[in-house]
Amino acid sequence: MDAVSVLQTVLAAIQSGSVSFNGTEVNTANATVPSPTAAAITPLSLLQLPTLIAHVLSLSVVRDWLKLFLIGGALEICRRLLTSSWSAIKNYFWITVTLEEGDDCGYWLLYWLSKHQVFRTARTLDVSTRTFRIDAPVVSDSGEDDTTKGRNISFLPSLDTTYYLWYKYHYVTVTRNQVNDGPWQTKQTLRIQMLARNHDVLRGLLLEAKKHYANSSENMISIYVSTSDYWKLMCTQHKRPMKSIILDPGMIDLVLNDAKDFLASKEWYAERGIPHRRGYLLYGAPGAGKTSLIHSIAGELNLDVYILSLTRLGMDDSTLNSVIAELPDKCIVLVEDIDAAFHKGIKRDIVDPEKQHQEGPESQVQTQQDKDSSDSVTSRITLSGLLNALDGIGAQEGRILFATTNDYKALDPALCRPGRLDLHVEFKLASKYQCRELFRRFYLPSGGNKDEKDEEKEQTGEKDSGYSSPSGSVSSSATPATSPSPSAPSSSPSTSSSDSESSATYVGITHSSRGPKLSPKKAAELADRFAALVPNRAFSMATLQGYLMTYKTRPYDAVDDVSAWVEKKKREQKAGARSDAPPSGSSDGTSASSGSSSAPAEAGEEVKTSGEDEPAP
Ligand SMILES: Nc1ncnc2c1ncn2[C@@H]1O[C@H](COP(=O)(O)OP(=O)(O)OP(=O)(O)O)[C@@H](O)[C@H]1O
Repeated sequence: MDAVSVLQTVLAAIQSGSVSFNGTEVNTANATVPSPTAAAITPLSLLQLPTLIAHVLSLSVVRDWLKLFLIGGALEICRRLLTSSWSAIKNYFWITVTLEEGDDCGYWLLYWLSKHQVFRTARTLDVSTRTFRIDAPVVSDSGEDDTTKGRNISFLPSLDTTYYLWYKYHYVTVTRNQVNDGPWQTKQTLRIQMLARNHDVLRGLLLEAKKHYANSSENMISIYVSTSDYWKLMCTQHKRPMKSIILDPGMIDLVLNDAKDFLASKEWYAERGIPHRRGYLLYGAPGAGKTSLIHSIAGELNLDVYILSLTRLGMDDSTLNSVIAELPDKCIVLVEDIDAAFHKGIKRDIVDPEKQHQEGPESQVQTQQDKDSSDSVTSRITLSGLLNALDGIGAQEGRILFATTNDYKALDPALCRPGRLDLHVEFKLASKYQCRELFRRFYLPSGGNKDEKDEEKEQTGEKDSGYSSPSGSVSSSATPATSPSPSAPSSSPSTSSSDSESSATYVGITHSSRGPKLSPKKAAELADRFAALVPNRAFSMATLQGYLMTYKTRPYDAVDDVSAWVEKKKREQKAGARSDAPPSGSSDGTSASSGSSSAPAEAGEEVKTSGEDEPAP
């Protein structure tokens, strides 16, 4: 019996009210209206079911479909088995890692890859001028020396392309992908697969990439800034040489040695159960070198700087805690103007610090009140939130905190206590020693080598005009005939001694080649004269540096004109214009916050420069 005849039999039986299968009759006359009870399977229909199935199976078309179904199923099972065993084999023999490009490790690897041989012959590439946050020459594909200034070109793996390379006899594939990271964001990832059984080779690859990167960024430090929930790399900067910072003798060594000692004594802290953290408070006159010193110390200790902005929009106690917890193990955390968090608004962004310094405490109070009434930006960080973040349970160990302020008195004693800010260092206006050293280092040629011609000149007592030929030697012929006197060259864009006072035009961009090569002896001699003419603790180092910048190539003029400049500054001071002069009542020129009486109670160890006395060089 075929399918059509079965169907016809069934239809006919339904019409007549009974169905007959193999001689057994089934009555369906009363089953026209299905109801829940009628639809229930009767014992009779159960008896008939095997027969029905046997009938259906006896149909050839059903058998053919069934065969197809079984064969398809078997094939699918085989496919799945093969796929899973292939991935099991791959898992067994291959190591796969995925890195985010924004992550430090991703940067190292991308930098390493950008220098790899495979990218010199690859057919599909991304060309980029990325600096990888470092100033090193990246890939020079052509093999030619590119002496042109500007950005280097680097070749990077293209997106969604897989590259094959060998690393220490291990087969490696590299794929750069772009994946969705939130509704409107994408992020780039780097997937590395390596044919290796254990992780040693992979670790070796990552360490090699890190070493490459570290070697190239040897002279750089990375600066991170806090956003409301993570640390964002702001820039990388060249390390500032420690010798470029001029402070009174012993000050640099004190802070630097203390920080070195701290980093080396992790176990000592652990044994005594003391949290491995150290805080420094640098306070005092603006432009005295607080930030510069921190920059140099970071370079010296090879630590990155994390700038914590307490007044940033969106920063509150909980976000402060979370960004502090995100800090790496060893780093420098810098909180500039820590007092600003406790004022309403950001005072120093609006008020000129030098003017404020000169105008005295009363005007500072007044200005602050003005600001308070007008500013709408407020810090949402509470004192207890800050204290907890600095030394609470979630505070990172191994970090060095540097806080700076110009307003020592504004700080809460709880913030200044040892354990939070352990060492307090006062920065004053420039001493005679600093003036002398600033001048000497400013004009000493790089390397400090004595030039023969200069030596000759020194002996003949010839006054250096401040101009030299492009080769660097001083030559009066290099000064055009229009120059009326050796000290007043007119061929340069520089101003004469008299107008240099009124104009702050910076002199020339090629000053290093045009500047005189003073011998160390001559430089020291001029520096002594300069220091003798500048009053002790009257100007900040930044102001003095600004003055010397207007005499970049004219050290002699700088000495000759300094008295007039000092007089002018004093007159300005009297007239109430901006100057570095200390507030009235402070005879030695120390900052308003100096003096132990004004220091917050229970302050940490305090270090001060000696008041009026000029320190011995
Ligand atoms: N002691 C110093 N030695 C060398 N350079 C200095 C010194 N002090 C200041 N300068 C120069 O002055 C400029 C400003 O210095 P810096 O920013 O370090 O001062 P600061 O004390 O942090 O000022 P502020 O309190 O206003 O932030 C820098 O260019 C720096 O080179």
